[in-house]
Amino acid sequence: MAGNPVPVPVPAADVKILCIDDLRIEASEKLPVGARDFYNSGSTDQITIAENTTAYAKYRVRPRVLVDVSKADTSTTCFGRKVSFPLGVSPAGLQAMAHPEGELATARACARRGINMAISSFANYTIREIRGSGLGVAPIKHAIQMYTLKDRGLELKIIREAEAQGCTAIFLTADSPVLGVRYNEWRNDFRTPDGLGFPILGWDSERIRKQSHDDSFMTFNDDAHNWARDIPWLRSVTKMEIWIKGVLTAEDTLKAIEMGCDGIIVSNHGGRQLDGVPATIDALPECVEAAAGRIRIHVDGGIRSGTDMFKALALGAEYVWVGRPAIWGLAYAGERGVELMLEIFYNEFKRCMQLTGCNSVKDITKSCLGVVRPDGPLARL
Ligand SMILES: Cc1cc2nc3c(=O)[nH]c(=O)nc-3n(C[C@H](O)[C@H](O)[C@H](O)COP(=O)(O)O)c2cc1C
Ligand SMILES: CCCCC(=O)C(=O)O
Repeated sequence: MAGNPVPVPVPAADVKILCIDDLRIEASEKLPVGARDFYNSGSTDQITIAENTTAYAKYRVRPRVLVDVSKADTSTTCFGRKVSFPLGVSPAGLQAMAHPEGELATARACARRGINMAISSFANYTIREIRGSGLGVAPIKHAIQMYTLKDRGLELKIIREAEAQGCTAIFLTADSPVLGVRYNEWRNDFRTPDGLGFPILGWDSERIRKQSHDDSFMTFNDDAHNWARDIPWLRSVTKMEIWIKGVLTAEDTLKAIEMGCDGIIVSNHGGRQLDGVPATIDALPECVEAAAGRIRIHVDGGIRSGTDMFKALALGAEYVWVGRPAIWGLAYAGERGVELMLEIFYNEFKRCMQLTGCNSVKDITKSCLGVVRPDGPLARL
């Protein structure tokens, strides 16, 4: 065979992973049942989690043809930083259960791909460790996700640490006065695995494992949280941007504007909180309309392809986030798996832009979409 070109070796494992669903399947096979169900499930009847993904299918893309897209540019800005494309990794806790390097690996993969990441207050590493891991690769902006805590001293301590480490924004998760009804956690008696702590909250493994996830959440989470008490307080103690995560209505969009928040994330917590709330892509239009450009709007939930990203942007989101895909990437192959996940989204998004004649993210507007109505022609938005 001398003289024949040497074939480029393709890692056998990656050949199978062509899309995010492939990653979900591979990751789910690798994870123990308790961890898999904790990550993959939604609440109660799983209606919202399912709709988060399927709701995208009713939209159709209206492409413009014969456009020179040879220089299509997927970049945009998020938190004042240029990002390679409009996707970030949502704050999802307990990433070291998927891979020992957990959030450290996610931060590195995000930095390498040139996008932002939100750090869950339930991360298995400290803010310093996670920031350091990403910054060691490239500049990256982080948001720190927070719940309203019974212990204000601890809440302030987390804010000060986030500031000291250079986080840009707080994502205040507003949809979780209590956790949703999660049968999987109860059936499996889900406990955080031995050895994993929540260092941002100051909890070690031994303490966490004494309680169910539900009980430990309520030990510190304050279900008395409210706009009037918590937002002015946050404003008075920090200069970080304040984003409300978990908005699903026009009313709460207006409230966030009234309270002077910097942005909202239209989110239903990946269908893990109240089952029966709308898919985020269905809640987005009313929030965008109510906002009328007065507040920044991001969205997460059920985004599984570059075309889903495109649809969310066309409906008015500035930037989108994904939760489970990062966890599946971690479970599949650690940092390399998260990189693969980001690569899939990037390639699909870029191709979708090119195939619709969009040369920049700003070109993605409502006119790019239509909606399928039964027995009728495509209806324009
Ligand atoms: C395992 C897991 C843990 C999560 N932990 C948090 C958290 O600590 N704080 C939070 O605000 N949201 C949390 N979320 C919700 C995500 O931030 C995000 O809203 C959701 O995952 C987006 O939906 P997707 O997974 O369909 O992309 C978590 C989600 C998952 C799947
Ligand atoms: C480890 C995850 C923290 C709580 C949470 O937000 C969730 O379970 O969805």
